Parts: sequence; C-alpha cells; structure tokens
Amino acid sequence: MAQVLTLCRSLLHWSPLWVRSMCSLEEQARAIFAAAVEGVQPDSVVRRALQRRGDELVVAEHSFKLHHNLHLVGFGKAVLGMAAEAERIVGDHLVQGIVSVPHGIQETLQRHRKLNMLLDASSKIKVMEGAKHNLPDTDAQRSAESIWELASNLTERDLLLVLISGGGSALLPAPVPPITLQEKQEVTHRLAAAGATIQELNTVRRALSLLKGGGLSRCAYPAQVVGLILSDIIGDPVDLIASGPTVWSETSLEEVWAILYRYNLYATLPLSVKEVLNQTGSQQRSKLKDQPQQENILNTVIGSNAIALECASHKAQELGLRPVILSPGVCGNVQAVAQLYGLLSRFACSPGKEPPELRDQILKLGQEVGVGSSELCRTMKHLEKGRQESWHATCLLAGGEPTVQLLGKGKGGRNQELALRVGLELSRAEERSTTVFLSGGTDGQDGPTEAAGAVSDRNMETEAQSQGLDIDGFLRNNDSFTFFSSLSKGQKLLLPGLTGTNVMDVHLMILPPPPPAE
Ligand SMILES: Nc1ncnc2c1ncn2[C@@H]1O[C@H](COP(=O)(O)OP(=O)(O)OP(=O)(O)O)[C@@H](O)[C@H]1O
Ligand SMILES: O=C(O)[C@H](O)CO
Repeated sequence: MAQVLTLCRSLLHWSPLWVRSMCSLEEQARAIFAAAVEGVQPDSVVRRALQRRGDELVVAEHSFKLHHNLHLVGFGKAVLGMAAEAERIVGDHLVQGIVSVPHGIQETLQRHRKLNMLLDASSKIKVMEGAKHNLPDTDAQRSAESIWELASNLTERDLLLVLISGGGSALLPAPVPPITLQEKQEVTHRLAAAGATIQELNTVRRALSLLKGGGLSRCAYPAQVVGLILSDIIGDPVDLIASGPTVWSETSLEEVWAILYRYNLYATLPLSVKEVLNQTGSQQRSKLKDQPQQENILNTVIGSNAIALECASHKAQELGLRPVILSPGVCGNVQAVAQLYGLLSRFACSPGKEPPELRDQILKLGQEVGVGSSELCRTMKHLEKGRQESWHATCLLAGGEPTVQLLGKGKGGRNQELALRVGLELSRAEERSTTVFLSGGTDGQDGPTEAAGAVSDRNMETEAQSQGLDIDGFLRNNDSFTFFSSLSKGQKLLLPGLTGTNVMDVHLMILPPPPPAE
C-alpha cells in the first residue's frame, strides 16, 4: 500500500513535466493564448451572464419577469455573436431586436465558419451593417435611428436587453442637432489623429450625442434596461465603453473643453459643436429631473481582459505551469513595456539571488506602464518562488493596450512590435534564458495586418542575422509584420484569424526556472 501511495505521489509530482514534454514552450504559449480568447467568446460570455429559470431571466443576481416583453438592441464588433446566443436563451420571449454591426461582418463570419455567431434565418433580430473602417457613416446613423425608435416606443412592461462591445461608438452615431454626422466625424477624427486617448475621445463623443452617455436608457424609459458589456477599455469603465449609452453620466463641460483645448481643436471647431456644448449646461439641469430612472438600469460587464487572463491562467495550470497574473491594465509606450518584460525575465532567470538594483528598476518602469507596485511585488514573490521550485516553469500573464509611436511607414501592429522588442531584450540579456514571449490581440487582428501578434525568444536575433534581417531597421520603420513574415518563413506569427471578440491584448511569458546556482 505504501508503495502504491509513493508511486501515486511521484506520478502526481512529475505529471506536469510529462505534460510539458508533450509540446514545446511555444506550443504551450499558443494554447494558452487560444484559451484566453475562448474564454471571452461572445456566446460563452452571454451564456455565463444570462440564466433562465422558467419565465424568469436572472442577470447579475437580479431577476426579471419574462412575458413576451423582451426587446433587444446591440452595437459593437462582437454583438452579432452575443445576440445569437441571447436569442438561443430567451428567444421565445423576444418581440424584436436590432443590432448595429461592422460592415461585412456576416460575410466574414460565414467565411470563417463561425456559424454560432450568426443569427438563424427565422431570427427576430434585424442585423444592420455599417461604420466601414470603424468610422461612423450614414449606414450606422440609420441603425442608430432605428435603435432610437425601437427604444422610444417601449413601456414600463418592457425589458430592453442592450448588448455592447468595443467599436460601439462608431456604430451608434446620433449627433445632437444641429451637429451633422460629418462634423462629428471630423471632430473625433482630429482628436484621434492628435493622439487623444479613448477615454478623452469618448468623453467628447458623449457630449455631442443623443444616445451616448446614458441617452439610450433615457430614451427607453420607463422600460427596464439591462446592459451586457464586453469591455475593451482598461479598467472596464462602463460609462466609457462604446461611450456608455446605457450609463447615466453627467458630462463635465470643463473636462470636454479641456480636452478640445489640449489638442488644439478649439479655434477650428464647427459652430454647431460650440452651440451644442454651450447648451449642454441647461440641458443637463433638465435631465437631472429624470434621475429616478436610473433605478430601471442594470449594467454589467460580462467579458473583460481580466476574465481572459483568468481563463489563460487555468490553461497554464492544466499544462503544468505556475501561472501568475501581473495585470490586465498594461498601457503606455510599447518600448517601456518591452523593457519591463525583459527585466522580469531577468528577475525570474537569475540563478540564486537577483542583482540588487533589479527590483527598483522593475518598480520604476512599472509606474510608466500602468502596473502598480503591489502587483509587481506580488509577481516578483511568485517568480522568486519559481526560482526555488526548479521543475516548474512560470507563466506570467498580463493584458491591456500599449501604444506605438508611429514614425515609420512599415506594416505592423502593437503586439508584433512588442514581441519584436521583447525578443531583442531576451536576445541581448546576459542571462541565457529559454523564456518564450507571446503578444496577441484578442480580436485576432493586430493593426492593419492579418496576424494577431507574434511569438519571440532569445534565439530571435541570431535567426534574424542568419537570414540577413536587420531588426533595428524594421523597428525604425514600424515594420514588425514584414519582419515576422520573413523570419523563419512566418512561423513566429500568431494567425488565429478573426476571433469575433475583443478584450484588448494578451501578453504571456513562459519562464523556465534557471539552472541551480553553483
Ligand atoms: N505599422 C505599425 N506598427 C505598429 N503598430 C501599428 C502600425 N500600424 C498601426 N499600428 C497600431 O495599430 C492600432 C490600430 O489597429 P487596431 O485597429 O487593431 O487597434 P485598435 O484601435 O485597438 O482597434 P480595436 O479596438 O478594434 O483592437 C493602433 O494602436 C496603431 O498605433
Ligand atoms: O467603441 C468605442 O468607443 C471603443 O471601442 C471603446 O469602447
């Protein structure tokens, strides 16, 4: 008996190694990324969020009576799949629905055989495509008008399910008159081109729209409104994702003007925009009278980067790795982010004790890229333990949306550029680590390329040199896609195809333990 127990213990002890030997670190990294994306698929997030108990719908522990009183609207890049799943769950009580989705998405989903993300031929939901190239256009404006009309005809008997995901702002344009669509488009385009953040952009969008900033739920009053939100902004701010059409928000005019001044737009603003902003103060006072309607609104985040990282963490564990989640809020310059990952790899791979200055460098850099010192200290503790447990590799997971300063004319994306820069950090580090790094966009598309991201490791530079590829030149030209397409015949590219979801980017680094110190 004792022998059997010992055998079982040793099998349990070594099974991770056995599992690991089944596939390379790179294959494991790819499988973990796939699990992150799988966990935030539009259908699975809706399935987790909507519970059906007879004629009752339960969302975030709130229960709603269903009696053929359900209406559905949606806008965003992932809402077609969300709508298909919602209809599978509560379709028998659905009266009507309208979703505003990107131009060409039905054809693309058909092509990728993502049939579960498409509506049945007998669906009660009308699909309206628009916003070519992610820009609000007259098609999207027509969809917004139809959604407005549906919402404004509801009564207190009705329940409006609102499906929201990234890209929703462009798919629901309803400029406050006399602002024209073109004028609104011009303001947002100029702000984006001047480098405004999504938070700044959507703060301005809310002030110029009838439906954003809670306008849709005001319009649906006195119906109950349930917003199911797939987040694509760091920190999951429900008032800013798709510019918060179901979230009561009081526009701070000072903030809006400050943003317009900051990006030098004030002098050249269309007159209509100035007129609307000047009127906003008095409109807001009248909206305040409607405040009790907030009780009719439930907003819940059903998918986010943090959830994707949790799913990735489970997969890593299944593969016998020691997962640690650094943060779902990595932002800032891609160069600083790459340096941070380089330092964390050094930390994990230092035989014995890490160099004395390393901790301080990591904490300092963390501040620049949105990672707090408590998150970093917790992660370093985990990595330190990994150095001692010499048979388990650690899988460090993070997510967010770093930024790239575009100076060149090449083809690339922030994930491929990050993978390239981390590859360089690993190649040029003194420690000979076997760390593998992966960065990928959960939507399956990194910048204007067909790849979602790429994988890199310490051998990248040597391989590039042997193929005559000048890494620094590719970086200067922001040409990471061309680089990875040429390196090892494109084998390091991450090519999942369109995923149908979007919770920003996922970064993961597999850190095998260093050889024991002599
Ligand atoms: N050549 C390039 N190299 C590196 N990054 C690039 C390049 N061209 C574009 N980008 C980056 O790609 C991003 C735009 O692509 P994409 O549409 O995938 O991102 P997004 O704005 O986050 O959209 P989504 O929210 O749908 O993911 C911008 O952050 C831009 O800086
Ligand atoms: O639609 C939008 O506003 C962006 O995707 C952020 O949510």
